[in-house]
Amino acid sequence: MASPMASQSVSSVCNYLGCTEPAPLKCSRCKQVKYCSKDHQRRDWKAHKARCVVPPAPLSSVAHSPSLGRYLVSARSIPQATTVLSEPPLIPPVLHDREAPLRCPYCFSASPPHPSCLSKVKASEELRQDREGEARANEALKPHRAPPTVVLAARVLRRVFPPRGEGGDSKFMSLTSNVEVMESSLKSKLREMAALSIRYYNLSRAGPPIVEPGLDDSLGILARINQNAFTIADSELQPIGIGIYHQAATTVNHSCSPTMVSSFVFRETEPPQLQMRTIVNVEAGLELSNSYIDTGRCTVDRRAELLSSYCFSCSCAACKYGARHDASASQYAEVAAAGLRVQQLIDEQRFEEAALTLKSALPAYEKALFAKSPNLGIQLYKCCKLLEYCEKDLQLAADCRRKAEEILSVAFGEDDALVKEIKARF
Ligand SMILES: C[S@@+](CC[C@H](N)C(=O)[O-])C[C@H]1O[C@@H](n2cnc3c(N)ncnc32)[C@H](O)[C@@H]1O
Repeated sequence: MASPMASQSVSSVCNYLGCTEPAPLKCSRCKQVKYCSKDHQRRDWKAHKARCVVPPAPLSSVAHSPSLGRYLVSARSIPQATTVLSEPPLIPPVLHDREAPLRCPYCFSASPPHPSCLSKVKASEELRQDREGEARANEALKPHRAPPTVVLAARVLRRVFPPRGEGGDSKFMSLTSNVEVMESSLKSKLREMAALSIRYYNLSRAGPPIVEPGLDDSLGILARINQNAFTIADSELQPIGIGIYHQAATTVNHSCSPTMVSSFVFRETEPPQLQMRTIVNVEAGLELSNSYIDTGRCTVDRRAELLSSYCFSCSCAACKYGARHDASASQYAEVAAAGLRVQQLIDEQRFEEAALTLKSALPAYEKALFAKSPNLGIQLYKCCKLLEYCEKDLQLAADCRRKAEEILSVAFGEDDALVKEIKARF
């Protein structure tokens, strides 16, 4: 018997034609329709089976341990190059000052504010208030400029004060802060920024605050930003802003040998979206992690940075067992120095020297960075472009292009603009 009900949404009444009885039974396959009795379920099957689709099992779930807090695990085996997480920012992210005039402050794309973005900002009362208030505060602070972290903290303060209980603000407050175990030098640096955030917040308000935030409130926010904010980078990994992404911040732990990498998706009229993709095949039950820091350094240096900047002692497998695979300190220093030198040579338009410098640093990059590191992909592509431009070593240029495509299509996905550019270069 045909059921005319087109809707597959879970309704609380029986799905069988004409029946309005309460429905305690659910279709065990699609879990989308309900029935009052086995009899009505049987009678409806002929109509329902065409639309009965088993929903895909979730890729991941959140687990908890006393030492790590919340962490993300794969709910089934996940192949390499799968997007596990994709989310918009919790609070409008902030552009770094030096890039601000070149980028749209709403969607972050590399062009002036788009009329379509501005109309979207106007349509959102909260964002309009952010923008107007920040223009007032920036004017009052001239010739100084507040750092992006302070601007972001003030955006959080505007949403958290006065405390409103459940809502976007309590989501922010559910982020970990590590303030109790913070080193005193980091704490005093954050305390200074917390004081500046309150000043910026007060300058950016139209009227006096209903509840004045205290220094400890502001410090709690700065500590959460320090612990959880993502540096938003463009597809060439140049930092362009700072943002809070709630799901990633509350579930994805650090590993020095990560199973995922993060990147940002820029679309006009939308703030930058964070995506995390697997860079290896991940078996069911294994942790899904990403790296909070540059992984190229030796174990001792990475652990020291995680402790001083993020206030935790890293318990990842690479720290426990991987020290013998470390790049030497001199290899890492070579990579760091080569990166700066190549950029300087490019800025001076000395492309041939830049090509040779990068070419000779490639083995050190390959040793210091993990196999699917986006940074490695970017350096390989840069080397390809420089060699082709100088018409030198074209076989090596082709190899670099191929390797860059392999790495970046896993890390960023086939839809990424840079990946498309690399493919088109073939
Ligand atoms: C961005 S949060 C990640 C989610 C966090 N586990 C939670 O429950 O909210 C970062 C915090 O998680 C913990 N954490 C992350 N990675 C870790 C690791 N490799 N070893 C030890 N603790 C880690 C630290 O407490 C760190 O401050």
